[in-house]
Amino acid sequence: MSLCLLSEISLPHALSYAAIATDEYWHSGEGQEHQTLLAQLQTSLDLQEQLQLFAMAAGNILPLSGVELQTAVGEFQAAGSAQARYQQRSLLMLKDQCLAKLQYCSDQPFTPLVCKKLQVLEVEWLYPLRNALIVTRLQQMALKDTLTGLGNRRFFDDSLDKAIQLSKRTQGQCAVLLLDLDNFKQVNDRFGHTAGDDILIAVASAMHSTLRATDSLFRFGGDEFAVLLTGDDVTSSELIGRRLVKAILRQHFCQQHQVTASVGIARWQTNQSASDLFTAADKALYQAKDAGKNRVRQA
Ligand SMILES: Nc1nc2c(ncn2[C@@H]2O[C@H](COP(=O)(O)OP(=O)(O)OP(=O)(O)O)[C@@H](O)[C@H]2O)c(=O)[nH]1
Repeated sequence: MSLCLLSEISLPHALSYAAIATDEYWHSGEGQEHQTLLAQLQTSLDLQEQLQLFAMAAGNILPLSGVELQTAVGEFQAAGSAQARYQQRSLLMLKDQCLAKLQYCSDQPFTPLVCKKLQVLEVEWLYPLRNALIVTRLQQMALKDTLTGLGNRRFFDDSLDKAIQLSKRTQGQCAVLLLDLDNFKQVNDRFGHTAGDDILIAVASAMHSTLRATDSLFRFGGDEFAVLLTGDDVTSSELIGRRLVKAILRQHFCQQHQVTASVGIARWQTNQSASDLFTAADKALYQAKDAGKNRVRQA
């Protein structure tokens, strides 16, 4: 069963709660507990938070060692989740749409009565879950470059701020690598925008296969890309830059159109702001261009 995407989550599919439970149920102790859960779930649009609330309520039915949620926008685990002797899987279905796959782990068996109670609890989650899925998907889309699927400038800015804060707290290190294609404009001018787009997609893919961490690669629009390096990767930033230049040089479309890449790198200095670090990388990039392109320069 595939998990539905944002475009597939449709409002007209909404079920009425009245159809799920009777008045008698709502006035019972269990029904009221479920209403409380529903009210709590409705206060959050964060999938991790909702999972946490749901896991606590499910833990009142059976002591659980873990709850995992698999959705089209990512996988989540309740805090402290661990495997256990018994597992129970469930599909969270809203009419014919599979919103998520859920897995419970417990050291106690999932009896038919426990499963039934969990199912009733799951129903409470369907609408808040659908809303959180929509919001998460929109947030993810707002941070992505639509042409290449890489993180966009906004995502880069957020990630750079976080990387600097973490480096300050942990006395760690981080570096910014800016990559700009050489002679790219002539591809657009001579062969059209589609040929230019094909090159940008191919470059993104070549960079992606060269790097280890996928989420540290960004495109700012135009022919400019960025890589955020943290931890041990920072010490080999120049090597990584050279590897990227080489990967682009070997790329078929780039060879065909004599497109190469120039790279500027700056390593974060203690107390340096995000914008100063970025400016230093940008200056290094222009030094690489001025020195004849197709090369790496470190600030
Ligand atoms: N195909 C395509 N072109 C784009 C896109 N965004 C910006 N561009 C074009 O990318 C080009 C970038 O220009 P430059 O970086 O100055 O061109 P260049 O030839 O690489 O110049 P150097 O860096 O000096 O080698 C411009 O022609 C923009 O119109 C896009 O999404 N797709």
